[in-house]
Amino acid sequence: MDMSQPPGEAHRPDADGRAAIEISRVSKQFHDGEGGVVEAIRSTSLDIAEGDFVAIVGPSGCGKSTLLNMLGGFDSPSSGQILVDGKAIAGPDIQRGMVFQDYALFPWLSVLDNVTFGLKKSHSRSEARDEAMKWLELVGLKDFARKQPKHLSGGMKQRVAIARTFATDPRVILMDEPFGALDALTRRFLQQQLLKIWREHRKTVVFITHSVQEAVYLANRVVIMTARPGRIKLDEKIELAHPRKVTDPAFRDTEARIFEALDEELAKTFSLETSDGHAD
Ligand SMILES: Nc1ncnc2c1ncn2[C@@H]1O[C@H](COP(=O)(O)OP(=O)(O)OP(=O)(O)O)[C@@H](O)[C@H]1O
Repeated sequence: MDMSQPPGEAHRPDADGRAAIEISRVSKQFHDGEGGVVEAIRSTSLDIAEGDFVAIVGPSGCGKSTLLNMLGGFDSPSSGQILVDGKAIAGPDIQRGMVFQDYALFPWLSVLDNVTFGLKKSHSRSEARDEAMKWLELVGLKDFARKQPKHLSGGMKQRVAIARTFATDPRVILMDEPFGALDALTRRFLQQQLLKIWREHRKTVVFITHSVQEAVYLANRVVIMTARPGRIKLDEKIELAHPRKVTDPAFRDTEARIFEALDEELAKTFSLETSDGHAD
């Protein structure tokens, strides 16, 4: 557990040189459409090292997706800054691949064409096809290359989305509840595949989840956010060896520590929601 920094302050990884992603005092407000302002994130700082697998957990509405969207370049901070390799994010970039909960595949394209889509500029046609097939094989969908997404189950679509993102070889993978809509068995299978890919390719991964167990199973750092406005409540290094076992006492201890921090924030979220019907 990193207790050396107060919550909300930058976690400085003992990396040589600067972090791959530096989030510095980022705040984000939205207009609520009724003349008011929603403060989604308040002065949040976090450094993420190259090759880190960071899971972000926090109560509903605490600003996790907002933070991820800013990392993806789909939105920008109201104040503060986010640097990737020392440069401010100017917009979406192929170097930062996103995987969403709802797959976001192109329904009119075949599975293969979905995966080759992002490779067209950088690869010849046959290279793109070979690269896409390699990733489809890795996620167990080689035989479905010619199908359209509508012929696939939810878990298969998500495997296509993962193949599509990894095929473009981004340095950073941003995943927003990617397995949230899947059944437990498919989820377990995809967690194992993702870990295998991460360990072989050492991408930097930022992964949002509502599941503490999933966070501890996958990540080497679990970041807990406070109730809205989101800040960093806890930044816990997970040093359990892989393959991790959810029944292992050390796994359970880690989970319990994270739940303790999270429970306080859940209590705040739900008491605010029940007192006046809104999260304040
Ligand atoms: N585009 C927007 N316009 C107005 N308010 C927004 C917008 N995007 C997010 N918000 C508000 O910002 C807050 C944080 O939302 P966000 O989606 O980031 O939370 P979250 O932690 O990802 O939630 P969940 O876990 O439920 O998905 C919420 O109160 C939400 O209503």
